[in-house]
Amino acid sequence: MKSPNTAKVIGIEGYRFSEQTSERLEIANLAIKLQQTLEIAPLLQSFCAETAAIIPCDSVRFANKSRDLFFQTGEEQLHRCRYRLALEEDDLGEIECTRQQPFTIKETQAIENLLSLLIYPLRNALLYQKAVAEAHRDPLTQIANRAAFNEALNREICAFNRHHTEFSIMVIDIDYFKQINDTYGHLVGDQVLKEVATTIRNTIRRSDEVFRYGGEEFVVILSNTNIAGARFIGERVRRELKQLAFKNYEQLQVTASIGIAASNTLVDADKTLHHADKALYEAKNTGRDKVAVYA
Ligand SMILES: Nc1nc2c(ncn2[C@@H]2O[C@H](COP(=O)(O)OP(=O)(O)OP(=O)(O)O)[C@@H](O)[C@H]2O)c(=O)[nH]1
Repeated sequence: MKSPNTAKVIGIEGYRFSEQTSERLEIANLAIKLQQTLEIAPLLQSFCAETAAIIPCDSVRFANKSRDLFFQTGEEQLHRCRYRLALEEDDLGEIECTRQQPFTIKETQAIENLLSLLIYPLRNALLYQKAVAEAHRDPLTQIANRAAFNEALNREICAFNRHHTEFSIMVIDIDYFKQINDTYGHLVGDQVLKEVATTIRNTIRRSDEVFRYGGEEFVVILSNTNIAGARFIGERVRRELKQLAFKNYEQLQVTASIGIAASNTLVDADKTLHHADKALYEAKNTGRDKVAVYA
């Protein structure tokens, strides 16, 4: 097994390593804590809190802009020391400690010792986070997939059961999609799916998420939305999809049928998806290019 010192030398730019540290015990504890999680938030929380406890700091901040990660403990002050963390080609982010008094060389060396403990656990956590995100994303449309939907729906049902937070579900199914594939080919079919996903995402609220549920079927969970609000949004989605135009395929027109249901205090919230599906069948069976509401 590699000693942590190897990681220090590879991992930190502009880094000068000192074998001397007066906080060996805290450092050993921190090393153990950092090995215990693959979740980014608890990992960085432990690191920021322990660093501030070992080396008197007013704030410790971590940022990784490309991954949209940001953590901070305490309030920023004038004097700061900042490190960019990198492992081989991988940019892991930046750590900055601040306080009212300047840092001594001994203290910056101690911070560097702590950072060397963070490098590998942080890289592992970032890899894990990427793998989890990919497992929840549809590779074609880049929107969330069915696994992500199941988790989001469970969260919504729990919130409804606990606090009666109303929600609606909208199931959107492209009409005659098989014909689109047969007439224009699968690559154009794939392009249609991507455009439909983007259009739905751009039409709903930013706080609502669209999922690719299956082949040409999409689902949206509308939090805090009653049936009237959901119908309004459903109509808007239907109209926007109908207006989609495809370069080089002027004849290609896309329409979708939409089924909507709202959670109901008198009925098990688990049934909301099933009800939206029933409404979708009604929209399909009564002409398509329609919004139908489960009543
Ligand atoms: N291009 C492409 N086609 C897909 C994908 N996933 C599913 N499909 C196709 O989607 C089509 C769905 O066809 P059907 O279930 O018959 O539905 P439909 O033709 O849309 O008819 P209605 O829903 O009744 O209006 C099938 O031909 C599938 O092969 C995909 O990722 N890309």
